[in-house]
Amino acid sequence: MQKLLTAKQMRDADSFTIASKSIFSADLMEEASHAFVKIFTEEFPDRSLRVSVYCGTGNNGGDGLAISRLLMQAGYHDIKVMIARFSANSTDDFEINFRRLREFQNIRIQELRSAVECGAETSDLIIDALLGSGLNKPLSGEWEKLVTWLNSLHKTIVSVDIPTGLPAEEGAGSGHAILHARLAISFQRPKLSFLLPGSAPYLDRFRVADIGLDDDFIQNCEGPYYLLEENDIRERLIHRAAFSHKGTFGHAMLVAGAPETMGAALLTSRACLYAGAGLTSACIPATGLTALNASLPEVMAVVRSEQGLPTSVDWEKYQAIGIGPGLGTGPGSLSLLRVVLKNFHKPIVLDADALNLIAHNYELIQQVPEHSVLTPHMKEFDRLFGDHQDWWSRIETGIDRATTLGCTIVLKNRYTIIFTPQGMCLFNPTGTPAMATGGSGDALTGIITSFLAQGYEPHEAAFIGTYVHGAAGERVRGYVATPSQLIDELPLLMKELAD
Ligand SMILES: NC(=O)C1=CN([C@@H]2O[C@H](COP(=O)(O)OP(=O)(O)OC[C@H]3O[C@@H](n4cnc5c(N)ncnc54)[C@H](OP(=O)(O)O)[C@@H]3O)[C@@H](O)[C@H]2O)[C@H](O)CC1
Ligand SMILES: [K+]
Repeated sequence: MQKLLTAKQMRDADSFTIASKSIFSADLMEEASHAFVKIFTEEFPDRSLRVSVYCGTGNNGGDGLAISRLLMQAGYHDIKVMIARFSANSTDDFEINFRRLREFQNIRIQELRSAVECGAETSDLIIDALLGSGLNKPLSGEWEKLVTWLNSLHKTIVSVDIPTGLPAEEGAGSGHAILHARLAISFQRPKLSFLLPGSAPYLDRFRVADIGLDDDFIQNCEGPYYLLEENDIRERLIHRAAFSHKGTFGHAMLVAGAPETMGAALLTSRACLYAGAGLTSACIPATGLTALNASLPEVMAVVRSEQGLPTSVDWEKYQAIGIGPGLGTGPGSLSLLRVVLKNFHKPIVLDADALNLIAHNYELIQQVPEHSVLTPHMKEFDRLFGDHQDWWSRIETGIDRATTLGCTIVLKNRYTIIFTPQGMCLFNPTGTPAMATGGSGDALTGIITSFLAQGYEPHEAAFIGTYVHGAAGERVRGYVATPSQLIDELPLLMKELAD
């Protein structure tokens, strides 16, 4: 997994690399600019594009100057450089690259003392090298005017490292001017803010350019933030050995559904089965029995009534229980949850209405078995742990609650965030907006419960489950990826990852 760094840690990695490789910082800037141009030429191969490069006078601006020179060398012949001289300060590497750029005969350079000096902007594409990770306050004055004007042009904007005005960590504060980039080409690692919903209005997409910073240094930096990678799943997913049998892969029970919401029980059970549990049982109301038997003949039923579970439940035979999808929050569901928590002492997966019930009866949290996995979406998370103004504070709460409760918390989103009892905070990269449809979460609960039953450590069940859930959704490739389609993709996807 990739360590994700704060802007300050990135600067430290920068200094360490310069010292350990005995190179000049201008060489690192040159490396970064080459890496940017490589991706830029893949994305925008048309050399006749009219490009305007807007530069500040810090190192982000220095990158912009080096990028302008390298683009000229790569054959882009219509380049205009605009330098925002809104401050008397400039960095040494900016000045080095300013001198280098001026040696080019046919490059147009305009220096701006104020935003109104910009004039008409006739370019096809704008490269934003105004401010980068050195941002230390919201934009105001001429910076704000310039960014507001650039946004009003509605042109394709490609940002160097990060859109100007977007903080690198805590996400965007509302009401401040921030450049809206079509693409950001970020150095070495994505910024943490890119992975939070607050960046959505300012960034359509990002790519990461390897600029040669010392990887060991980065991986060993202090801090809880990581990005899951495919390799993390390949390393963990166990190959199914010869002589395996259904008992090898555990028995999972899904406590889900109500007469009107049997779909949730069917989806979560099907996901559990397709993710490889040896045996899957669905604890459902009697009215759902026909639907279960007709659609999922492999899944066994534990029929519950208004009065609760049959007295004969043999709790020991289940390796994992997932509870919540479509359960409802009435008194019957509450007593069902109480019975499960009283009788089952291995880690469980709690989702949807099970979480809502705990939110309203918070003393129950004490009975949740240690190492259990909670899978809230944002609203369920806030119901459980209190309202939050922004995602950064949710991250702080997630880290705190996962460690104090000794549970794994899977906070579902575009980049689902997994908090482990050890204090790690992992972002899952897989998934697509096509999965934004009812039942996706039910599928995830079934998948994680399945991995738990198969014997994976609970936090690893959450890593693998979240990753394959998103990756299966990506494989559907349609405008919408229904949970059923996603579930169908699981066996082949997992085989490819395990082989
Ligand atoms: N390791 C790496 O990732 C590398 C990054 N590179 C590039 O460097 C920038 C970061 O450069 P830096 O010089 O630290 O900062 P900026 O260019 O982003 O900003 C310059 C100065 O602007 C001032 N500032 C900050 N916020 C504001 C604001 N809201 N309004 C006005 N001015 C602002 C601040 O100076 P002060 O004197 O005002 O404090 C900044 O210092 C990174 O993004 C990459 O593009 C390297 O090229 C390669 C290695
Ligand atoms: K920028």
